[in-house]
Amino acid sequence: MTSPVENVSWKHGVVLAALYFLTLAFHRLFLHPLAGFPGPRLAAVTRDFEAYYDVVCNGQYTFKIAEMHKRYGPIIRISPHELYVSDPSFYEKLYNQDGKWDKYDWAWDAFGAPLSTICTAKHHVHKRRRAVLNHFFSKASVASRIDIVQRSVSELCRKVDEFADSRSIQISLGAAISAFTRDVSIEFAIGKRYHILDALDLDADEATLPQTSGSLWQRSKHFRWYVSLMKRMPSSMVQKTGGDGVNAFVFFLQYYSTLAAAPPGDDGSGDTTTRTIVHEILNAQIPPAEKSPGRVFEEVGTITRGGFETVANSLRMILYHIYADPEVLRRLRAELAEPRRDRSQNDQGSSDISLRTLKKLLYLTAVLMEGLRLSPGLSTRSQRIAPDRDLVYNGRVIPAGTPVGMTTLLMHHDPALYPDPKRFDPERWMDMDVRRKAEKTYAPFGRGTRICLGMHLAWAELYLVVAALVQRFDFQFDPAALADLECSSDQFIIGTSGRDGLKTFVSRVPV
Ligand code: HEM
Repeated sequence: MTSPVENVSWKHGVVLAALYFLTLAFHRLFLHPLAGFPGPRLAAVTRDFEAYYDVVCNGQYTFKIAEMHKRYGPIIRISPHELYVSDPSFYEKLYNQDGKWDKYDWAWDAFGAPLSTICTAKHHVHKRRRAVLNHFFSKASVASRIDIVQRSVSELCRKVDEFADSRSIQISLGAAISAFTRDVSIEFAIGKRYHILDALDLDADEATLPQTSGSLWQRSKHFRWYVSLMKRMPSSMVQKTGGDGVNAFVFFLQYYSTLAAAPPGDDGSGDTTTRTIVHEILNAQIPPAEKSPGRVFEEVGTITRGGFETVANSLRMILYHIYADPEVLRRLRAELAEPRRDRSQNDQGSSDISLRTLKKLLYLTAVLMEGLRLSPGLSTRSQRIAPDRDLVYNGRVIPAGTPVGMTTLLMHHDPALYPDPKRFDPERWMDMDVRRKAEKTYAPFGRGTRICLGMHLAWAELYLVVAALVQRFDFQFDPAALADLECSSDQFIIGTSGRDGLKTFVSRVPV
């Protein structure tokens, strides 16, 4: 007697699979709780729609979403389970401190660091992890450790100065900025100086901008096995394919994963004075599982990296625009000359202006804000989930548990908020009333419970680097460089062409 299984041919398999997919499609299109929301039918049926724009077209879904809104309206279904809103008036409601807000684990698990604060999806777990680090990254803590940033700014100026007044060799300022942000971020978080800037060959012919791991993230979002495969790859293989920056990164990750196993307070170096995020975690009153080597490893890796290309992209954009417009440069120099004059009249020695004073300079602040508007760190949507309550947009009920996203980059380029949005115009921020009003829809560091942990450090870097370079150097950027600095693909952070957009001859500003 033949068993029923033997009677099943491959044709039955195909029919069964087709039935399964048809039923799934029918359910998603007509019976799913999001079925009533507008959007492309294919996006409602399968995530492969997004995968096509992410993987095949290299990070184009952000721009595709912008296009879809023109056709389908302010709220759309962009995948079977996810909604997207393009109305700035909803931003405050979606990104705030009140109530529970989860992140979308589908998007964040793709980084392969589920134990890190940034990738933690659940509200209450995130709250506990974040509380351990808040003080370390507070405004007061950054102010008390500002020497870390100042030292790296001096190194940057020294490096730039090596190229000054050369008529034949250009510096790759873009690559120098990346190395600077790496040095600062790593030293601030884990107290180690790797001198990435010092080691870098900044001859413009050699240097290119370091590319991030955004394409890995795009792939692992859609192919869940991809991230595990990468994690299993021996670091020697990673190092073979990576440059100096990647090698330094792999090295310190390895170093700190060993260190994380050491007793609290012991970093193995005999140095008991340096505070690091590792100390913060190991000494915190939290369950032992929260201090595991794996968790510390993921926390160190994600936090330090959070301060790499986010700050660097914004800095490059700001510097380009300052030097592209002689009037912006003139006004900045005039404003920076005031506190310098005061310092020399008071005979306080160094002509470096303190961070506190720089923050009070209206025009400089407007320039930085405008740069952060154009290059706000992330180019992807950041979804929020209200796990325990429905949300309401324009009278439409969004069921509890639905991931809803908005993209700051797109909001910052909305012509209704910022006329002629691609134009760099610091004047937008010179009126204090306008600044206050814009706070509802201007959010380079995000908002709410997940607002950027490193924002005070980032502001300090922006103020100190721009003030130092503008006072000391003249650069001649190629106007075509702007295209290399603008977002051309969603790499989670702003994805640019990767070409070094800021190759330039340098000259010293006459004293
Ligand atoms: C111009 C520079 C920067 C920009 C524009 C920026 C932007 C952002 C944004 C928009 C978020 C929120 C993500 C979300 O909503 O899910 C974020 C989160 C975060 N950022 Fe930054 N960032 C910058 C610099 C830094 C620096 C210097 C560090 C650390 C050294 C850092 C570490 C983090 C961390 C750890 C989070 C996660 C916070 C949490 O989930 O609680 N960022 N950043």
